[in-house]
Amino acid sequence: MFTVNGQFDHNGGGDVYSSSPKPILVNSPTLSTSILQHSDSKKTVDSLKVNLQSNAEGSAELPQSSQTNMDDFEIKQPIGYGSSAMVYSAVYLPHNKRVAIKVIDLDMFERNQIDELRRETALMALSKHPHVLRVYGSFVHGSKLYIVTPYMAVGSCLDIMKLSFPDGLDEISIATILKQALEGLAYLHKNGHIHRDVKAGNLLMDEDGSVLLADFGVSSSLMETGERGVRKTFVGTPCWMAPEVMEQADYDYKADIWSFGITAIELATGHAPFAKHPPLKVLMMTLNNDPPTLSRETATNKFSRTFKEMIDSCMCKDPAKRPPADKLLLHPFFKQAKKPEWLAKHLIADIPPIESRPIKKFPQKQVASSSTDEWDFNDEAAAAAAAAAGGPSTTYQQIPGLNPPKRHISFGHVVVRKPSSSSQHHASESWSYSPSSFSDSNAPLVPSPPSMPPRKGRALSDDFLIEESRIAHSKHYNSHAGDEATKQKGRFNLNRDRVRHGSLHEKAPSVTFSEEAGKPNGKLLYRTISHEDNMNRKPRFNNTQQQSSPPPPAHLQALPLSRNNSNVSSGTTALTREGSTHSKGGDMCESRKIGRFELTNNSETTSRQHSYIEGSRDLSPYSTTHSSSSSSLARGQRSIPAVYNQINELLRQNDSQKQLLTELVGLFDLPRATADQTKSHQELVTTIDSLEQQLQAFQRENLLLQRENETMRKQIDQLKNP
Ligand SMILES: Nc1ncnc2c1ncn2[C@@H]1O[C@H](COP(=O)(O)OP(=O)(O)OP(=O)(O)O)[C@@H](O)[C@H]1O
Repeated sequence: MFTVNGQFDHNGGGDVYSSSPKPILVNSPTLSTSILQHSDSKKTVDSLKVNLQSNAEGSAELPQSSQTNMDDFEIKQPIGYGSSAMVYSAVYLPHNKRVAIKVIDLDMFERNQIDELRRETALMALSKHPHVLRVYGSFVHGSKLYIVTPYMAVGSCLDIMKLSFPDGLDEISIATILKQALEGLAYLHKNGHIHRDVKAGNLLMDEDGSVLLADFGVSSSLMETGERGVRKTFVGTPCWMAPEVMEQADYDYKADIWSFGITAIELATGHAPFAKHPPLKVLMMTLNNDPPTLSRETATNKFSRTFKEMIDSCMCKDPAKRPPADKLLLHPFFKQAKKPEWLAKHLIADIPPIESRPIKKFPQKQVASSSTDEWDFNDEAAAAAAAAAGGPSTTYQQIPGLNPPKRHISFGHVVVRKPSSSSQHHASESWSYSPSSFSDSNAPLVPSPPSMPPRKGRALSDDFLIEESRIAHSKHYNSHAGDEATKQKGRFNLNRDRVRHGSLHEKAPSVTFSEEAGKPNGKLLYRTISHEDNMNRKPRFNNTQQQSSPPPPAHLQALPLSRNNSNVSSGTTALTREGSTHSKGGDMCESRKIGRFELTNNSETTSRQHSYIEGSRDLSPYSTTHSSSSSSLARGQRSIPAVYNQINELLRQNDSQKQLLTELVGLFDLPRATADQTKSHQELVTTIDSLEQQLQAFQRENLLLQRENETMRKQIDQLKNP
């Protein structure tokens, strides 16, 4: 049994879980061994103990002797999930206190990412502001990190909109929400931190209407870089991401102001601008288009000019022109903000608390857990089963072997590397933090350690769907650079150029996500994450995997994209008929592998058609100059209706293929490239030209086929009326 010394404190009106100033008591052999094995982390843990000790000594809030362990928690149902975590409602039994526990599977992280998580959690624990979600405490067992936070009964502002206001909120509510969030943001900025993931999904609301800025998952200490105030790492969620972050230029806390403006639009309309577009397009639109703005009249709401102006001030592409958070708070827009209770009364009065909402569905795509942890939290099914049975809430001890999903792999979700064995060791370390000893909102946060590990990256990827099964089956997919599974996993290097070129011109997975191979200009970018909307959004085209191509769009799946049954392929034709005797194929093969649009055959159809061709070639006395499988339909082998059917089928295929090509060409209708994208743009144009040529070639062939069909029809007529 794993035990962490820690205390909950009720002084000062709030429950505070903190780790003990005493050495952390670890009864798990794995954990203690791992700490001993890794002197670095031992050092970190020790230094944390020292910090905690000094905090504890300086704080009259902390009781000195109670011991807390996981038995003290009753885990209730899942209340949310993010890109890298499941969030559960729980009760801290000794004080019958409702809490939220975020469970993060450390197996998903590399060692340096775990260090980073450690710092982020420490930061969260140290943050003390009425509008910043604090962390009561955290601890690790096995490969899971448990972060205990206050329970926010209403959930996120995104939840609120999804439940009751899909088209957005009214202006007073927005002002009231945003003012609180901005106060939290100003506090973070003042203390040298960029949040980097400001969005409605990270604004949590309590039943009294108070709004807290949550999820420091990507927040970072400006001090970590050594150049205070400037960062270069590429993180954020695409729709909310500032252009300078996308460009991987130096950026500072003003990036949060951009995201804040996007969040304002999100609250006003129910979704972020460009939310319906795939990430790559979002990036291009954000970089190339005018900044998004607020439409003052929506289907459900009218907004003031002041509101629009406030948003526009945040949405300057030049970060220097955006106001800092404390100045923004003075904007007249916020004058209309009410007290939090107003929200409780007018906005959320009819919204059921999280616990009485239907249990949130996990995303469809999950990675099977291979964990052999001896205990774990329940998963949704277990929670649902318990709820259905009307029994008491399950505790982790009651559901051994059931793990929360490792991660949700689809667009917008975490894509991280499988940790090496060493990182797994470290994942088992025990570490915990106490809340800060500072009690006022101006107290400085403790600077993070100087090293700057890769950040928890937020999406810069294309509309790639990563098939989790590949990852699940690729336990060691990250161990070798050339490993097939690694390729299949399609790790994303979030370098913008690589995304651009890779997605369009590389045969290999268009974007890699490898630490070693994927350092764009020395910057390391790890994962793709997006907001919940994206969870449900299927990309139009999946990422081309090297080893296994994604299926074509559903409506085309039944269609062989290679017309094996044709011998009439034009020389440069794109959709090479593999059975074609005249097809050059070379160009075509190239074209086929361009980008994500791998025009592959349905193998079943192919083989069927092949055998049909083989069988018919010798027999057909009806071959025309441009003989095709249709023309080589063996007389006598097929009834006349069958011949007609075949002809119709061919014509249908022609139309569908034409449509596909038109779609493909349309897909490349991307925004105009800027100067620095000229090369890519030219390549894009070349690709489009090539596709257009292919389309023309195909149309020519279609014409030939039609003529051929006509000839056949005449032949059939002659047969019928000899
Ligand atoms: N303290 C809390 N109290 C109540 N609900 C919470 C709490 N923390 C999180 N949630 C719920 O769980 C959801 C997931 O939270 P989490 O912070 O893991 O992910 P996220 O911020 O939405 O996603 P991501 O990590 O991808 O940005 C939230 O949207 C919210 O609905």
